[in-house]
Amino acid sequence: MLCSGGGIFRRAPTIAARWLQTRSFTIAIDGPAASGKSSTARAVAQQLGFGYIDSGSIYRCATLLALRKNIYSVDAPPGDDEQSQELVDLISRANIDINIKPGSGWLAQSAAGTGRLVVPDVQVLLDGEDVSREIRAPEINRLVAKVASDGGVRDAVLHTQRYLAHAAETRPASTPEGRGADSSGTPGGGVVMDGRDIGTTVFPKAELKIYLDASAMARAIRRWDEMNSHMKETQAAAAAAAAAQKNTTDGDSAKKDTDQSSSRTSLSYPSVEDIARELEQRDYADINRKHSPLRIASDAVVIDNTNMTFEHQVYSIIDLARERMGLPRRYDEL
Ligand SMILES: Nc1ncnc2c1ncn2[C@@H]1O[C@H](COP(=O)(O)OP(=O)(O)O)[C@@H](O)[C@H]1O
Ligand SMILES: Nc1ccn([C@@H]2O[C@H](COP(=O)(O)OP(=O)(O)O)[C@@H](O)[C@H]2O)c(=O)n1
Repeated sequence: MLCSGGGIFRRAPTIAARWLQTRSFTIAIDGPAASGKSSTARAVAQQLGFGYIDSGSIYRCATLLALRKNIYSVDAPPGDDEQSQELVDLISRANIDINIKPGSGWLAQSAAGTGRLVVPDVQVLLDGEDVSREIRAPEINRLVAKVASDGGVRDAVLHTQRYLAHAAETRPASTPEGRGADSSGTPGGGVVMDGRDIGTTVFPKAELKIYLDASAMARAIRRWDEMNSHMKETQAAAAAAAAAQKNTTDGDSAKKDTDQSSSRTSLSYPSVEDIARELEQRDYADINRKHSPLRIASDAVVIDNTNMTFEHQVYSIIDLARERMGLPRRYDEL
């Protein structure tokens, strides 16, 4: 119908682009643990002015609920219907929110050195409580794949995922370019969601599906690096707090607190081998579970980023999205 008249025919690319700009565009990013899904998805969403949902956070919140209520344990036999139903009820009642923190995050560096790729921080709220840090704890890492293998839990989380995606489309991360930056200033109606089954189950009709992968060792080292920097930040914050306290109270006790805090952190700090083992176990559980296992969707674009810069992988995905929106590629030079 768009192409039926001569005038309309000439304007068709513009009309098509506008049409694509006003409807929702979904980017699904799946892949194994620590393959770069969430950092990439946040940067892509930020650049396109799309909303962002980290679906792993929802499973992590479900796991936190299970741990707090003592419902699930790593050793408990799978398939306990009562246990499952109790958790499903909790998830269904819970209020989970995932927000990009405006003005937050880090600037990605790369050989291309454009220096303009921001990876914003994400805040995860469970019934209004900020659980962003807590859901990344080792106890959660150990249990989350088991909780996520429960079919009832997955159905409950599916509702939350679709609800949050719908809300996020109208609440984009920010709008430096793309659809959010149009002349009317209208926010872009799009969303980027990352996880394990986004392209296969949650949004099987997503306009763009990416399967992000990297070698097991590269993933383990990157996660270790990430934990290392978090630990340093935590230690620096503890040292600063202790120094401030020293000025006002007994100096000796402040030093004792710092030392205790440092030794606690380093005691629980895993090696690269520990992390590699944990990632491998989680990947195995995610690939081999019955409900919505981790699979490469038949229409997904596979990107192995083992030897790729972060910036390159982000801009490759943005260009794929732009092509599918009827817009010209922009980053071929990178
Ligand atoms: N191409 C890349 N090169 C180097 N590090 C990367 C690359 N892509 C992502 N990373 C880093 O790998 C770590 C894990 O990425 P993350 O996005 O948390 O993975 P996932 O969401 O798949 O678990 C992060 O520190 C991220 O900055
Ligand atoms: N769409 C999704 C997302 C996460 N998950 C589960 O949630 C766990 C944590 O996901 P995550 O994305 O936070 O994990 P990382 O890759 O960040 O380590 C995964 O290991 C899966 O067991 C899932 O089953 N389906």
